[in-house]
Amino acid sequence: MRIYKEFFFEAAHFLPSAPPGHPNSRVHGHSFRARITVDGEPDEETGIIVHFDELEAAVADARAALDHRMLNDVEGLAFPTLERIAMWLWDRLHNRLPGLVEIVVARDSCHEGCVYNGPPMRLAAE
Ligand SMILES: Nc1nc2c(c(=O)[nH]1)N=C([C@H](O)[C@H](O)COP(=O)(O)OP(=O)(O)OP(=O)(O)O)CN2
Ligand SMILES: [Zn+2]
Repeated sequence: MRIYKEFFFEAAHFLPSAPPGHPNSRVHGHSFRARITVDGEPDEETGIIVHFDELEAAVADARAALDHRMLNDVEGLAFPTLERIAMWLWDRLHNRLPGLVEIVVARDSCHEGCVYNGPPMRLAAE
């Protein structure tokens, strides 16, 4: 069973990989939506997988680090694509949220987003 929490943030960025003169190379802003999904079984007594207060606290720190920021200036986000933002959120949240299975980062106004299920599993060294 899975539960999720969504949060929203507004931020500016540019894409350093865009060719000079391309609109993506200039500073511009987006409204972003992020969804954090945790997998688990509800506790026998409480009926809860993870209390939403715990999810709320975990995402509040991440949101504060992104909201109304220049994303290129955030440590680890020099190339602030949806893909990199999803990976950044994973790095920040996975130790704090056991059972984290999916992070979605979307720009709904553009009908586009990224779904990230964490880094590929590493095979044990033989
Ligand atoms: N695979 C990816 N491709 C692109 C990304 C990305 O994160 N991953 N990002 C961009 C730029 O951020 C670009 O600004 C997005 O542009 P676009 O889809 O054209 O949307 P608008 O800037 O027009 O958005 P509005 O908020 O509706 O003005 C490009 N490619
Ligand atoms: Zn953009």
